[in-house]
Amino acid sequence: MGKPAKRASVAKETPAEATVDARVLQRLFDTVLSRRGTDPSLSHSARLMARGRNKIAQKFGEEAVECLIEAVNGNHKELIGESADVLYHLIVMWVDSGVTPEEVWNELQRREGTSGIAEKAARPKEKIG
Ligand SMILES: N=c1c2ncn([C@@H]3O[C@H](COP(=O)(O)OP(=O)(O)OP(=O)(O)O)[C@@H](O)[C@H]3O)c2ncn1[C@@H]1O[C@H](COP(=O)(O)O)[C@@H](O)[C@H]1O
Repeated sequence: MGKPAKRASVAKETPAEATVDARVLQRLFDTVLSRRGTDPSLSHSARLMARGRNKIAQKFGEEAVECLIEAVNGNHKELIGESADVLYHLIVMWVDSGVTPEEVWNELQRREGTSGIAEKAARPKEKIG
């Protein structure tokens, strides 16, 4: 991520019931959703969405690459920061594409308990020739 100073334009939302667990993702989704169509000079999310899906996808890709670089280099603290960037940009992509967190949670839940090895082995074999 290049310029964190850009992010000061909107007051921080700190709901009284805020908890430090995965529910932060739902709150972030709700915030980004509320920014859709608002003034791009006041919200980074609004600005990104106004620039279109290709730009959103590009930013997500950049953040994902930065994230994997920190992982490969074994930089624990930096990996946390880049992971947060990836999740934020993924959520902007969900909002822009009309995907809801529930849909993704449902898909994760559907996969729960199925080993990736077993799932891959059960896939129909590709026909050769
Ligand atoms: N989690 C984030 C978050 N993570 C990263 N960023 C911003 O993402 C931007 C990434 O900077 P870059 O220079 O890489 O991207 P860019 O400005 O698009 O630059 P270019 O690619 O155009 O050069 C920075 O401005 C970061 O501050 C975020 N901006 C917002 N949020 C969350 O989203 C909420 C709503 O933010 P606003 O939409 O700005 O109100 C905030 O309260 C936060 O919770």
